[in-house]
Amino acid sequence: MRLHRNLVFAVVDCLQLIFNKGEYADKQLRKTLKLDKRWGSRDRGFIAETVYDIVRWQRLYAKIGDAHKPYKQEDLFRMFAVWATLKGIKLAQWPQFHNTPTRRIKGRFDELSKIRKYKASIPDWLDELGLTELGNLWEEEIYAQNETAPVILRANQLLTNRSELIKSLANENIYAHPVKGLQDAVRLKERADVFKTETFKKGWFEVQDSSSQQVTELLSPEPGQRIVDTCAGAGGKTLHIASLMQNKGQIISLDIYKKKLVELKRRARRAKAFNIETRHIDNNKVIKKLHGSADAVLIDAPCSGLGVLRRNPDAKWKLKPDFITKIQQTQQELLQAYSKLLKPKGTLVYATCSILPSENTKQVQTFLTSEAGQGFKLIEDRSILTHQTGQDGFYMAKLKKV
Ligand SMILES: C[S@@+](CC[C@H](N)C(=O)[O-])C[C@H]1O[C@@H](n2cnc3c(N)ncnc32)[C@H](O)[C@@H]1O
Repeated sequence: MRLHRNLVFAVVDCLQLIFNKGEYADKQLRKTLKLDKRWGSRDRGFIAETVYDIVRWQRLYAKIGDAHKPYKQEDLFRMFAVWATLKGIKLAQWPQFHNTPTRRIKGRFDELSKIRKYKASIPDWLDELGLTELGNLWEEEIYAQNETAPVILRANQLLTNRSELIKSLANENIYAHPVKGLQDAVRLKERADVFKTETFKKGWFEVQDSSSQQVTELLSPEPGQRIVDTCAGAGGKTLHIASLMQNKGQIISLDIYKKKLVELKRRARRAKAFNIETRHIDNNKVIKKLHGSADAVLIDAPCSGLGVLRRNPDAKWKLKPDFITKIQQTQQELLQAYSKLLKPKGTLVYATCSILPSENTKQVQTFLTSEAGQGFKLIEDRSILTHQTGQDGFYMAKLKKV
């Protein structure tokens, strides 16, 4: 592989903004990729993969390349040189790469790979927390969180079915196969920019990991029901619920951020999902009005996101221990408050994309032993770990109001 100067500079500039200015990796990358219209899909792929790799392995590469924050341009070039050397890519004869100690890089890599926090490239506090919470499952799990995630789509039953979707994508030279154990999931054979396809424009699918699809299947929405998606965000799960309800019945999608609900509405129009009403939680009355009214309630709670580091590697550097403590309080408050929305015999699903028991099983246990949880029974729960399943790390619990 030959390194192209403008692509490598684009990577370094993008990393500078992510590491030093705290920009979100996905947002910054989207901006970077718009900088030069002449870049083809290979060029864009190179920039995206390299930026994500260096974000993912920041601690390890910085240690090997002796780079210190805030990174100067030469630090970032050294980190890039570490990345290229470990990938077996020949460095170009540019001044930025003069005297790169290729052998030493490989030696340092071997040495540091014996220490988990470097090998996994994570902050010390996260390594300690993971070990406390997950014990001997932690090591394999955090390594699995550094792998690249597959692209999984969900066929929109309102407009198509899984086999039609696979055919339609194949007509656009994108190859996919069904995911076992799920009704609508398909896995791409290779990463592709699916958002540019006609199949996407027609509303035939959403990008959604298998674990996330499992959450809605566990909720088992039925046509004609009244379902409240309490933490709907931009609607990943709302749209899946709508697809399973065949546009019959009512979905009320709530969030504390109006902007996310606007995006949800836009996506619902493309998916031809017509039974969704969004409500912005801007005061207590919004929730009170819904007390005792739902057949099923989904709490897809805000969480640490430690189950989806494969997709958001920069969360390793943005997360802070006190955020996790705060979010745990919020999770319990949401269980206490939103469980009140159910009718008798209603179904409650609590889910997170975290792998920490303190955000998952422990929250449900605390709820069940609290006053608000007295009328509830745990029917089933699943803790999904990436190293065991290849799926995003998730937790989901189904409870019944008895
Ligand atoms: C895990 S995300 C939801 C993802 C979404 N359900 C999906 O499938 O795409 C959690 C959401 O909870 C929202 N949230 C945070 N605090 C909340 C609260 N007190 N009540 C309702 N939603 C809240 C956040 O804005 C965020 O959109």
